[in-house]
Amino acid sequence: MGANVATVVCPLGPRVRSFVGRADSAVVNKVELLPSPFSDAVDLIRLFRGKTISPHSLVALIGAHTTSQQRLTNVTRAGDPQDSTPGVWDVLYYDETYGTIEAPDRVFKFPSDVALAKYSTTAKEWVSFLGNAGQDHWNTDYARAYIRLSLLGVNNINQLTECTKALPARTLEYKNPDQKSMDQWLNSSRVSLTSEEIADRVELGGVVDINSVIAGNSSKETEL
Ligand code: HEM
Ligand SMILES: [Ca+2]
Repeated sequence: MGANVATVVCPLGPRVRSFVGRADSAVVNKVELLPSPFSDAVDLIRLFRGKTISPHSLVALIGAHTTSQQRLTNVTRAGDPQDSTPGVWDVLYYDETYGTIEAPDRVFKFPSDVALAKYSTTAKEWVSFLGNAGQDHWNTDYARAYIRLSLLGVNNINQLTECTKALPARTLEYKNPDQKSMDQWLNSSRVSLTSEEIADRVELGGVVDINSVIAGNSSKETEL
């Protein structure tokens, strides 16, 4: 339910049918069960197929990276987004990952995402999401695939309560009022700043010594 609220409050995000009441597990999953951002397409397809998620659905689900900002895959670039509009549920992620639209330097593409975009079995579906025409198609496919993903391993499906009506309304059109500042940031130095560091910069009047926050980098100061 929480994930589906988060999805629909992203501008352009779909409403996904939401069920509550699953019996949660307190047992942590094995790390090796998680997909790696360095896996190739065949391994990822196999991993998700093993959980009944088709390659087609995997391509739709991975589009959630239209909102994300990685922190741990490359810690020196913590906060760098996977497309130029993090937080916005648009199809720009598909274009920038595929290469039909050039991404600014700060966009951090996971090798696994690029692999899926370019692999024969998944590329066709990937291409069908490109451009504005892809938005509705993607939202529909994502919503359908996410219902399956959210119910994997739930063994009390008949006891769940549907709460979709409690989701907030969708935002069907969106233009980021801060896109100019966002673009400046996206085209700035590859040395990343976390949200906390950006807040520091603002408080310090626009300048921060990035050397003090990211060990091992040059001692230059960066203008906001
Ligand atoms: C091939 C499968 C996938 C791989 C290899 C993958 C990999 C990653 C990685 C490496 C990160 C960044 C973690 C970090 O450095 O902080 C990430 C973030 C994220 N991923 Fe995926 N992912 C996959 C599938 C998915 C799917 C299926 C969804 C949702 C339906 C999803 C949603 C997200 C979200 C929302 C974030 C941001 C999380 C945050 O900001 O805390 N990913 N993913
Ligand atoms: Ca986006």
